Parts: sequence; C-alpha cells; structure tokens
Amino acid sequence: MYLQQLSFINFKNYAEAEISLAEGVNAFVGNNGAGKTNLLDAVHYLSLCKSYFNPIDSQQIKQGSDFFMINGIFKKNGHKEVVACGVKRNQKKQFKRNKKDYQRLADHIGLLPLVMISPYDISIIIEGSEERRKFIDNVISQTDHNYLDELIAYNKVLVNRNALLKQIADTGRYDPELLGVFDEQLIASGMRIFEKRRAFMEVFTGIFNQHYQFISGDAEQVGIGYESQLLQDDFATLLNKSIERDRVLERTTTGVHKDDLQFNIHGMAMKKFGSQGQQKSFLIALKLAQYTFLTQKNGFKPLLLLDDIFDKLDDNRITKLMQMVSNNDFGQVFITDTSLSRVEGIFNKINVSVKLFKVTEGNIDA
Ligand SMILES: Nc1ncnc2c1ncn2[C@@H]1O[C@H](COP(=O)(O)OP(=O)(O)OP(=O)(O)O)[C@@H](O)[C@H]1O
Repeated sequence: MYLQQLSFINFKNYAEAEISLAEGVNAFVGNNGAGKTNLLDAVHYLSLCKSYFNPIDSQQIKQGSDFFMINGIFKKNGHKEVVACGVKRNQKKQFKRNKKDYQRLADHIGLLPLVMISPYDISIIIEGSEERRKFIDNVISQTDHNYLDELIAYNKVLVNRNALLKQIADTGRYDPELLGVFDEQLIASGMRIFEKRRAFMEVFTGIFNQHYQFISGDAEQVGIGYESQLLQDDFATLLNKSIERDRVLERTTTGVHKDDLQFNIHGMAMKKFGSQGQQKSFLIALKLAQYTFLTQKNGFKPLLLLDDIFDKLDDNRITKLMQMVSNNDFGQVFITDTSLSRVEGIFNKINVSVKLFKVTEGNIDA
C-alpha cells in the first residue's frame, strides 16, 4: 500500500501543493519552519482523519482562509483508493473514500494504516503512565476494533463508580450492593482489557528487542515490561482490598487504568538513566515494533513517517536505521531533514535510491 499522489489547499502554511510520490523512500528537505512536518501531518489526516499534533481541525486552516482540503490517491492491492478530507470553519469535517462520505470516521481507521515517529513522541518515555497506556491502546485498537469499545465501556463504569464513591462520602450513606453492580461491570471489562494487553505485550516485547539491538548494534541492554496490579491479584480481590482507601480518596485506586510500561536500560529506568540518543533509539524501536506488529496483523505494510529522525543519533545508528527502513520489510517511507547533503550522503552510502523534495516556505519542489 502506498500514497501515489498528494495535494492540498490552504493547509497550514501551504496555499496549494501537489506532489507525486515514490513507492519507496521520499525525503523532504528544508529549513526550520519551511513546512516539512505540516506535509507529514497532511498524510496523517488521510490515514487517521486528524492531525497528529493538534486535535483542533480549524487551527490547521491556513491563516486568513476559511477552509482546507487534502486529497490523496493511494494504491492498495492493485486498486486505487481516493481519499479526501475537507474542513470548513464552523462546519463538520468531511471525509470521503472514493467520493462517498463516511457515516463514521472510525470506519476509515485501519484502511490505510500509518506509523509516525516525531520528536514529540519522547513524551512516551519521559511523561507519566497515561502516555504509555495511550501508546499500547493505540497499537492494539488499530488491529482490534472491539478493544476500543472495551476501553470506552471500562472508562464509563469507572466514571460512574467514582461518582458513587463521592456521593457516599458526601452523604455518609454506603450502599455496598450498588457499588457491587459497578464492580461486576468493571471487573468484566477490566479483565478483558488486561488479557488483551498482556497477550499483546508478549508478542510486542520480542519484536521491540530485535529492533533495538539492530539499531544500537547490540551496544546496550534494554527491556520493557508490562506493569499491572492485575498481575499480582485478581481484580475482584484488588477491589475488595482497596475499598477503604477508595472511600477515603473518593476514587477507584485499582484497575487497568493504573497499568504502565516499564522501560529499562541496563536494569535502570530509561527516563532517568538513558542518554538523549539512547532514549531516541528506544522510542524509534518502540515505533518500529508497532510497524512490524501492524504489518503482521494486517498482512500489508503501513506508511512510515519519520519526522526529524536524524537529530541526536550518531552516524552508526542513522546508517543502521536507514538500512532497516529501506529493506523489504518496510514499504513507503517519508523522511524530513534540514540538510540536503546529509540525506544525499546517507542514501548514497547505503546505495538506496530516494526521491528528494525541497521544501521552502510552503512550496514543494521535486
Ligand atoms: N494554520 C496555519 N496557518 C499558517 N501557517 C501555519 C499554520 N499552522 C502552522 N503554520 C506555520 O507552519 C510553519 C511550521 O511548519 P513545519 O512545522 O512543517 O516546519 P518544519 O519544516 O517541519 O520545521 P522544523 O525543521 O523546524 O521542524 C510555521 O511557520 C507555522 O507558523
């Protein structure tokens, strides 16, 4: 699957642009602020119906305009897929596949899968556990539609249970039966989420380790682990044990909403002991493992978008990484960088042909 043709109007700093893309590696080179990341974001829209960076659609409209339009022609299994996304100020977003409007945007997710690696993703390593749960939930839900419904159901019961705990504290009236009803629902949903996350992590960890060792040239030992209170005790016991604490704190303190991933380097926390380059390598290995996982599950290769990928990596790691993404396990790749000579140098060295685009202040030249 690959994107053949991309065009957009009034999208961020672009008035109008149209490009034909190569099936392999495409590199976009230009100065800071030229519009390289914006271009990747337009591709992200076509795949996931939204910006990677900013959830507010109207803020992607070029300043001074009142709409934007993004069009893409994809080739998938020999067929053409024409996708169009339009946003007008104060109107509902329009999204079309082969000229037909979608009833639900969610129906489009998974049709043209994509993995983006951006400098902003470092939050997965350095921020709180929510970022890491979001990461695994995103990967699992791109291949398992029931999973997203399960998460929504769990969060709904969680909100209701927390509201009841607050009500108990306010009124002093404790109704164990009503709490028991919420507990039953929370346990059923939570157990299914836990089993899916555990099964996912068993496969994912192996893929991640392989990618990290390749990029780093076996330079350091890293690890990831799934942390869940449900690994220690069954959910019903955990809820029973924590009821006094929950009543005092007026919220549910145990469950899969507390799950986390542990990231290590030489047995120590990656967040505290990893260098910037090691953290970046770790992040790239995580995202490439996501790519491999999606390929295995879907049976075809997603698009791979690498924004500002070379920063903080040494020459060895850059070469290894570019060798990796140019091989047959990967499909169409988009790369952005500020230096033309660096991009040319890397791809000459590994003897891979690349389609180069020069980006200047909202203009793209092939
Ligand atoms: N809605 C908008 N209207 C007009 N310009 C916008 C809009 N949104 C963003 N921009 C402009 O787009 C530019 C940023 O583009 P982008 O992030 O793609 O740069 P880049 O080429 O990736 O740069 P860097 O190398 O620094 O990462 C900024 O100048 C920003 O002001």
